[in-house]
Amino acid sequence: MDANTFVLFGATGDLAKRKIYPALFNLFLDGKLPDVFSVIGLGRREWSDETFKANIERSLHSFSRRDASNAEAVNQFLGFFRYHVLNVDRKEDYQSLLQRVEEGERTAGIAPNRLFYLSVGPELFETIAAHIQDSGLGDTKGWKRLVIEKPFGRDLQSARDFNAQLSKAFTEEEIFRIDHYLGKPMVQKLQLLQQTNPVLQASWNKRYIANVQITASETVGVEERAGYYDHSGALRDMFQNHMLQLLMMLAGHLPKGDDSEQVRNKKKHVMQSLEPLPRQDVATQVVRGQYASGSIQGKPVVGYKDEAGIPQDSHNDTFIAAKLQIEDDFWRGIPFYIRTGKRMKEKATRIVIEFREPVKQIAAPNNGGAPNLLVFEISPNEGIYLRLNTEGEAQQQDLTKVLIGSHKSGSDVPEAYENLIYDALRGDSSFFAHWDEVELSWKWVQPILDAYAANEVPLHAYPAGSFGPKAAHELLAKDGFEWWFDQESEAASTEVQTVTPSAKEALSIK
Ligand SMILES: NC(=O)C1=CN([C@@H]2O[C@H](COP(=O)(O)OP(=O)(O)OC[C@H]3O[C@@H](n4cnc5c(N)ncnc54)[C@H](OP(=O)(O)O)[C@@H]3O)[C@@H](O)[C@H]2O)C=CC1
Ligand SMILES: O=C1O[C@H](COP(=O)(O)O)[C@@H](O)[C@H](O)[C@H]1O
Repeated sequence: MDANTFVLFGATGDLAKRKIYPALFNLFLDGKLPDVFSVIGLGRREWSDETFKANIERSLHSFSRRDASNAEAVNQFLGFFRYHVLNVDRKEDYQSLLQRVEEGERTAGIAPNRLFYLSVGPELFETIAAHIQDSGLGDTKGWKRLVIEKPFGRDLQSARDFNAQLSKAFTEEEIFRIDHYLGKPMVQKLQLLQQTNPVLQASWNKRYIANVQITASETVGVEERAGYYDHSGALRDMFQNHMLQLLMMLAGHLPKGDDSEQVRNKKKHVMQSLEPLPRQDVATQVVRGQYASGSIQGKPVVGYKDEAGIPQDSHNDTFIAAKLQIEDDFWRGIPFYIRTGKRMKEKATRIVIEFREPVKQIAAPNNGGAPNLLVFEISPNEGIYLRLNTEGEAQQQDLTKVLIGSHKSGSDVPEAYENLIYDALRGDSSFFAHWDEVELSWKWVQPILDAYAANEVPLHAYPAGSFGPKAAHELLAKDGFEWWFDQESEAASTEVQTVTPSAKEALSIK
């Protein structure tokens, strides 16, 4: 990996503390940082290098998935960091930053490769990108890269404007747009699993697949983010980016190997093949919801409108379910159902592939049986399961869930940010959102934004702690389907029938 300087805007902020320092620390423990490396943290706060390092150390103790009690390792890690006061609007601050970066490159013998990570609000991105350019920071003999966090715009037009501004200072190849769902290990493995396992390949076609369900449910509510969330909602916050990226990763027939250009083309193909959703159809294909009061894991919680900072008349969406169709030869006729929401019954991101009726009849010809399912548990736990008919009269609860890969609980799974920062340091953009994907996603979503804004779509209340509004269940019921796992308790859904070690090895997917 190339030696480089990691220039972190927003080094005093929440994301840096909760995600970026712990991710860098875990990469360090895994020997995945460059041997010659330096991090310059930036913020307006008048911190010294020592205060900065003390804050980083605290963040490791609070948020690192691996133990940070080895003082020697922690001190060695902290040796990479320095702090520089910078206000993004002050041109002269970039000049002093440039001097500091160049001085570090000279004294530590670091090649002039510079990664600029913008962990600040998106309203600052354009200013920063322009100053990186005009200060000479971006004028380097080595490489330069820009890592940015979502949101990438708030509708199609603003996303285009925003991208046009960034493109003045950085080429598309230099821009790494983080969508942290793309950093989740199971998401990164989705295609490899399918390509390397004949069992999956054999059934992975429209002869056998009846429908695909993608769910990201959260138990948390709006938390302290009312100001942001009430202007975003589930559609902008989760659906336009994370959920559509999951769809692209699942449906995209990605190539073997890590040719990022090809990966992006395949994902783009999915978005280009999505049947457009005309505004007049939004009300029948999309369910909009907002949580009311209820209880989460036995504790009463208030409804969305009673959350701190949310106006009583808010029409904001905290839940969305939608039906999508991919119009290509492979997926034509197979509906995709996608839903995401806050204050739902369980925290789980999973993809369920439901197999067709004929399999059901073969399995239990006399009583109907129940369809086989292939389940990808993405987070917080990770695993792949097959649901098979093992009882005569199979109902949802009678299906046996067979673990076919390894099951990992949250703390064993590398954080998405570890994978993504590692890839950005290596210059591999396979698991970052390309502009084409972002633009096509906004294009598909725009009629929904318009229909919501004109209040053409009912806003269904759902009790906190439920699986969302009834209308989301009717969306599938009209096609003769149902959302899988909604009837099960959390405990039941994690209860697995693990196959014997030898059989497990035979089925094991690495
Ligand atoms: N927190 C999270 O979990 C997630 C955050 N994000 C995104 O990450 C980005 C950062 O979010 P988060 O860390 O939560 O935000 P915070 O508000 O916690 O931090 C903002 C950071 O920006 C710095 N900053 C603000 N204004 C200026 C300025 N004028 N000049 C220099 N620095 C400035 C602050 O430093 P100082 O106060 O010292 O000036 C601080 O370090 C946002 O784009 C957010 O949408 C995305 C996903 C999750
Ligand atoms: O980007 C976001 O994601 C989180 C959910 O992420 P997960 O990894 O915990 O599934 C969500 O809570 C947040 O609102 C959104 O901005």
